[in-house]
Amino acid sequence: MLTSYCCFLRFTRILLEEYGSHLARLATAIFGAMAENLHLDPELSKTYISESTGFVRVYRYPQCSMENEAWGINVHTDSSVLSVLNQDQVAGLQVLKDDNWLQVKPIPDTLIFNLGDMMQAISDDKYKSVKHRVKLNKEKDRFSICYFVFPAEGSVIHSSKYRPFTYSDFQAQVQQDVKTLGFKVGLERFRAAERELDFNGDGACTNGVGDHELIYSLFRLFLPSEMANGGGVIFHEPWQSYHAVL
Ligand SMILES: O=C(O)CCC(=O)C(=O)O
Ligand SMILES: [Fe+2]
Repeated sequence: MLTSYCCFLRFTRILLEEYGSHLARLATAIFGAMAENLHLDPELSKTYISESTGFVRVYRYPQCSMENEAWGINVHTDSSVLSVLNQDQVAGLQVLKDDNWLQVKPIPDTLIFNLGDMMQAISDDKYKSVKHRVKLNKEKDRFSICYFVFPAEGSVIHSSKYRPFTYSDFQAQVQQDVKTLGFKVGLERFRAAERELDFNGDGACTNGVGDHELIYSLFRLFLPSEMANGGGVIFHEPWQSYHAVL
């Protein structure tokens, strides 16, 4: 029993690693085109996306009869540069555009690229980090596989709209806000113009909690040595979570 579980984990890991390496290539190519379009300094823009930071998550959103009251993931923005979503044919993903929530209709064999907070900063707000959420389906479970990629470790983001910061600064601030305020404030914390900010009002990003099950989380795809030190594969099942290092 344990052996077949371990085989399954190993096999899943190999598949997801390969999947992640293809997505890394795609995301880098798309980012390269966007950076060129934005006339970013090529040397600097190379540090704004790093395949070594990429990770893959697999979600299961349980079917829920109270469709209108239940959210798989509440409204949030991703902290990434780019997020690439691969969703099954069960609808649920919604994005906010001009104050309207739009359904992202599943199209077979299609990937969805979401722009994250880092992309917004890098582009001087020309591109917006998309607000999105996931609605639970009345009849079916929904599965998605998501790839997220970030700037290189220590790379300083220079933007006319924000003060210089690294992704680690951003992440630390998000963690602190979630702990103290209960939600992610996000990029507003790094706005260039110093002003008194009150984050207890409306419009803040949430930290994306909701009723979803993170069934597989493969961290830092390309750093096997870190996996051995506590990275690896985390399986979450209802009320339990397993942590297996392969
Ligand atoms: O499952 C999805 O389609 C979206 C997941 C998502 O928004 C996230 O993990 O940040
Ligand atoms: Fe997201």
